[in-house]
Amino acid sequence: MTTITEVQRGQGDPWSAPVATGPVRATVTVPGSKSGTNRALVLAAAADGVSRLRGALRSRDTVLMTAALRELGATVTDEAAPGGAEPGRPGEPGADQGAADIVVTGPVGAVRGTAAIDCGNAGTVARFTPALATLARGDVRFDGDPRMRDRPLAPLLRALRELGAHIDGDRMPFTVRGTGAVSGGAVTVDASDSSQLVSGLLLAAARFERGATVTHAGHRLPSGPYLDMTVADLRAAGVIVDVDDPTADLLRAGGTPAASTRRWRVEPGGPRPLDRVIEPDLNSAAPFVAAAAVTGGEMTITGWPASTEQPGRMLPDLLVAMGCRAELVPEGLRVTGGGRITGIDVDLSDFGEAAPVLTGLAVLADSPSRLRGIAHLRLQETDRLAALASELGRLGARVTVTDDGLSITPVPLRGARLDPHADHRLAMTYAVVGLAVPGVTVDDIATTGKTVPDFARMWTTMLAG
Ligand SMILES: O=C(O)C1=C[C@@H](OP(=O)(O)O)[C@@H](O)[C@H](O)C1
Ligand SMILES: C=C(OP(=O)(O)O)C(=O)O
Repeated sequence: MTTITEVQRGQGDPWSAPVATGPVRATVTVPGSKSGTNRALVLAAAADGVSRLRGALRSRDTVLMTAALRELGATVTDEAAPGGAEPGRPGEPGADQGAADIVVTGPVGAVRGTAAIDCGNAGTVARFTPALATLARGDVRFDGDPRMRDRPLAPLLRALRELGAHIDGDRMPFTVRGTGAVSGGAVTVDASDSSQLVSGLLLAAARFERGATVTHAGHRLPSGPYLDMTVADLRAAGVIVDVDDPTADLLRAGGTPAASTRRWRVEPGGPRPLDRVIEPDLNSAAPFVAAAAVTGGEMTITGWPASTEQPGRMLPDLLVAMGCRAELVPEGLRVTGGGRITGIDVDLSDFGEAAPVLTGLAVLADSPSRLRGIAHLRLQETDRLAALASELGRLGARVTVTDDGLSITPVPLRGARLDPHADHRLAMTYAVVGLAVPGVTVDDIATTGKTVPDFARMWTTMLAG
């Protein structure tokens, strides 16, 4: 088993990706949603009272989030861990994996000395906690992995300053000088590089004295469903939010928008404490359903939600477009591989997280693919476009970086040693390709612990049926 601590140190043995000896037939339960867990944690820490999150994800990104909330003065315990351990505390038995049942007592308040928040390479921690820190009292220093220092953040920090917060610095490391109160008001942010820059403002805005009116103005708005998830989660916590989407209105009327704008109005008041069951992370299901596509097998993902804000709801249609069958059955989602994989041409601007695994399928397909609308993937855990092209290129694959995505022409592949560039989704993608290509080795499979702490064991169990 790989521990969270190993993942934080970037350790982990080179891992030989197992080759499938026949069609995979398995039922898999994936861990809770990273996005759902970390939004619920932030809302719980902003609320006045006791919140409960059931089926929450316990992985590197959520452990970093719980540690951040404690730094800000909230109390966080994991009732599912033996002895009610604080989630993810290194060395606690059972604190590294499995579903967490987290109790949070908010709101954030006085910090002890200078608080320090380690964002790791978690976009949700880096973008969701600075606004929360403005509501605490005391200095809070933010830093993260070297890569996180280069990921987009400045528009969020500038916006917070305009709303009345005191922040030293425009990039990591920076310090929020929390006074416990922010006046709020109207602000414009360019979220072209990450939707999280807006979500981070909205999640805390109900605690600003005047609430906030946040306008996005830029050349694109990636990952739109995550903004809808933020709004839905706020409303479920009793916060009043209005959304005005002129770009969508124009598109619906048949127009061609020259730029992208959207506006959110969050009224002051709330959020109220939550009692929430976290959905399974549909992104984490992607490599497993891809295994059915690669091997012509059958994969059932338990607990697939009938309706959800997660962009992973698009996964079944994408797999169908690539030649699979997908159906909702009483246990969850069942995907059956069609024996061959068809290439696709698709805009993934709403669902960039699918791009790595779909690229893994596309190199094994029998026709070319084009993945569009994902220029922002250059700014994620790694430059995902460049890394997918160069690493899969080691297998002989023809993956070319385009203006806004990838173009893939399938050719015969050979084994090679692949570097995931500390990116969980790249490591999982290599495992998918390795099912069909003997000799694929992954340098640091432990990096999957960002969202799926037990990935290597789950993968072997899946292959054993
Ligand atoms: O709000 C969220 O929970 C997320 C938003 C997306 O980020 P970007 O908007 O930066 O693409 C997504 O890629 C990330 O994994 C989770
Ligand atoms: C982009 C991702 O993560 P983050 O929350 O760090 O942006 C991801 O999980 O694919």
